[in-house]
Amino acid sequence: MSAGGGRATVVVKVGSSSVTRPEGGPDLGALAKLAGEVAALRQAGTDVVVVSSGAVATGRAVLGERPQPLLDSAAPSEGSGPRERSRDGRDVSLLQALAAIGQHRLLRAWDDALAGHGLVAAQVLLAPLDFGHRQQYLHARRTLAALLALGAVPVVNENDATADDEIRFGDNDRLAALVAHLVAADLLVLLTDTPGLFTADPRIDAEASLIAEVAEIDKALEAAAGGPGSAVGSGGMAAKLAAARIATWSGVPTVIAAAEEPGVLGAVVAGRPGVGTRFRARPRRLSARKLWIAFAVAPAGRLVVDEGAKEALVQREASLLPAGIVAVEGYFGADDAVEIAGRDGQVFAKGLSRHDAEALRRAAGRRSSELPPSVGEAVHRDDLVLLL
Ligand SMILES: Nc1ncnc2c1ncn2[C@@H]1O[C@H](COP(=O)(O)OP(=O)(O)O)[C@@H](O)[C@H]1O
Ligand SMILES: N[C@@H](CCC(=O)OP(=O)(O)O)C(=O)O
Repeated sequence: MSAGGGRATVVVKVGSSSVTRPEGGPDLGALAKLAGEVAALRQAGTDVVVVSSGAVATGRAVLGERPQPLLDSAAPSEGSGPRERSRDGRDVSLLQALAAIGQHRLLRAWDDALAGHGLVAAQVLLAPLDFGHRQQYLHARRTLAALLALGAVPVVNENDATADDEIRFGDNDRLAALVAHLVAADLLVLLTDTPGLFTADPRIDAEASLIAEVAEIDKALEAAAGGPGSAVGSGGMAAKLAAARIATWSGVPTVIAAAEEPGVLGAVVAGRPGVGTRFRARPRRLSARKLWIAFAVAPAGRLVVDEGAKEALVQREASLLPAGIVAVEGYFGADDAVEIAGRDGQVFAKGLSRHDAEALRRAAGRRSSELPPSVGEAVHRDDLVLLL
């Protein structure tokens, strides 16, 4: 499978619902099965990086009774005490504490399962920022390469305990896609509790059928995957689709398949038809920097542009000049990420703004000849990614 003739690399992500039992704690049977399949792949010349969820679910099981939220009704003092609730109303500090209680137990379960096949697990905890800072990115890449060279199996999770953002279920799908780019994987496999992507949520719609192959992720597909996920996981299919988009834009084909199916990893790597949903990779691989701009960094504002500017960006891959901007939305600083939309409101690109929002509001709609030379581009083409 490897393009270079050496060992191929596969990133395998397993969701909370597939590695923990409904009544709580790691599912040792499921881990033993997966460890056996990882060992078989390694034997056949394929390196495997595992991305495993399940820290929160494991921590919850350790504490037994449903833990009480740590928040009191008083607003926490800044910088100390429990943090605020997440947007969906969950107690972030509690989730972070549960992850810290569960993560090392989850890893021990993985290590035991892999040891049954003579393999050694290595814990790698990453934060989204690791993908934003070039040096951090290179460090992470070097460490993963060293682990694979040593024959260890990296088991990656998000660094939930100290992540500076809230824990979001489904984020490990995105993390796995970024890891697939990081290690230049040949394949990303997202293992979950359904056989793949269906035309509708199979738990709700009995008529739903499995989609075998996806050439391009479009709006209709996103609508089909819009439902919520399982009780313990919860990013749902939408998160997996978002991850598949990141990976395929990185040049990495992606498969969504059932974790519990016997021999699933071998079958997916061999490309056996009928197993899971396969997403074709895009021919043009985005650079790490453009991937980060497109998918890892949150937009701080939006630039609405006219038809001429849109055409210049899309057809000629030009930089965005202030003259083509018709509206500047939000408050952002220079170098912050901004979405770029047409007059119809459709976002078609994302980039890093050269100037802050105020400066762009002053410059919007004015020709370069009317502006001081220091203004230059609003978004330089090197900092701009088309999302079409
Ligand atoms: N179109 C769809 N096809 C398949 N599953 C879907 C679809 N829409 C929603 N789902 C739901 O997504 C769930 C998997 O997501 P999630 O629970 O987040 O998994 P994990 O914990 O493995 O990351 C499935 O159990 C399924 O009910
Ligand atoms: N990092 C968290 C889980 C995050 C996550 O994406 O969960 P899932 O949707 O089950 O893959 C944990 O280990 O509990």
